[in-house]
Amino acid sequence: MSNEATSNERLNDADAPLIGTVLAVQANYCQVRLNPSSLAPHRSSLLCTRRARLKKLGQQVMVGDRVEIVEPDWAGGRGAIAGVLPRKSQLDRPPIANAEQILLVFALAEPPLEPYQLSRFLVKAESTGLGVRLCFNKSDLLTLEQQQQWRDRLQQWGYQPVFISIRDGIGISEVRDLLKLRISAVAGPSGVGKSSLINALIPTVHLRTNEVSGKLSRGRHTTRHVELFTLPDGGLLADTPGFNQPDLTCHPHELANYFPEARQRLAQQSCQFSDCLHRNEPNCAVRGDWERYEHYLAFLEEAIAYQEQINQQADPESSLKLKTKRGKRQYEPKLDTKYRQHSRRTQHQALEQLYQEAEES
Ligand SMILES: Nc1nc2c(ncn2[C@@H]2O[C@H](COP(=O)(O)OP(=O)(O)OP(=O)(O)O)[C@@H](O)[C@H]2O)c(=O)[nH]1
Ligand SMILES: [Zn+2]
Repeated sequence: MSNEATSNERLNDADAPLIGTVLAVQANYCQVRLNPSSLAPHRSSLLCTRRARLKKLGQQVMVGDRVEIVEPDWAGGRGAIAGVLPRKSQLDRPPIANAEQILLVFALAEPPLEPYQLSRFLVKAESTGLGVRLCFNKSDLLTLEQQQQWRDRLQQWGYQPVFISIRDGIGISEVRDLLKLRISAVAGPSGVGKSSLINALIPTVHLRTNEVSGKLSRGRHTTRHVELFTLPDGGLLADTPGFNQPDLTCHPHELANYFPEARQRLAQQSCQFSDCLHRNEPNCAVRGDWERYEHYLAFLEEAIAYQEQINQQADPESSLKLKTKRGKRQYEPKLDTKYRQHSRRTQHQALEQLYQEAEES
């Protein structure tokens, strides 16, 4: 990250590599913010192309990447990217490197706060492995009592949301503190105030967008590219237009880990079966009367359906079985037995088999 200059970069000698952070990628150009420690006369950023060697290696350059720049043309404000430093994290949709956390923005009203939708965004955000921060905007539309109810509810879910009102200027400094010196990605449904928040955090944001000339001047409202905004007190913020309809594509067995409530239960006690999906299995530590267990079950079905689809695409042979019907041989789809709800009978059989295997081993 930009604030963590390596000892190499701190050396104030002419041979030190020129390092910067990619703020925007579009077509063949990358806008790169130079490290403040770089020897960069009168320039804070350069418009860079990628060296042919990088393309040959299939090395993708993403926003957030720390890159080495060669052949700087200070007068023209151009340069070439010769290498990409190892990434600390990588988000694929939208593509962002080195992000540390996701800031989920929801409105308490207008549009109304839907717990199921919120849950879906939270789970998707958790599945990235990055830190997850939650921010409730439009607090001006709710009474303090109503806000407290949401606070208590989210506490049960394992989150401490920051309540803000961009309209009334409440809570903005708290959000600013969360974002300091880090790369964060902002996500949330439409109309909750993400653009308003970015404008409140970075008053010069439009100015900067206008300053960028030529290839990168299309601004943040085109959803085709992700852009990192520089926060006044350090830190970078990515708008994530592609994050708005989160599909649950995680592995069914991982899903429970994306619920803090389930994580907490699993930390205290294990399920009887290591491959427990926390549905009807006996002695399950996760199943119970926690509010979002219903959400878990619904998302699980979705994750299973997705996994079965992937398995079929990856290996059509294994997901088809040869059947002979009226003398004709044909392939029919075979259901993935791994995730099917087992009938009591097959469950019983599976249990017996498990015990048998356990005894034999
Ligand atoms: N009452 C109230 N309205 C707000 C607040 N913040 C933003 N709004 C309004 O909410 C609407 C949506 O705000 P945007 O910032 O465009 O929301 P967005 O999340 O960027 O929306 P998309 O661009 O569709 O993703 C606008 O009419 C804002 O004026 C707030 O704190 N209180
Ligand atoms: Zn379980």
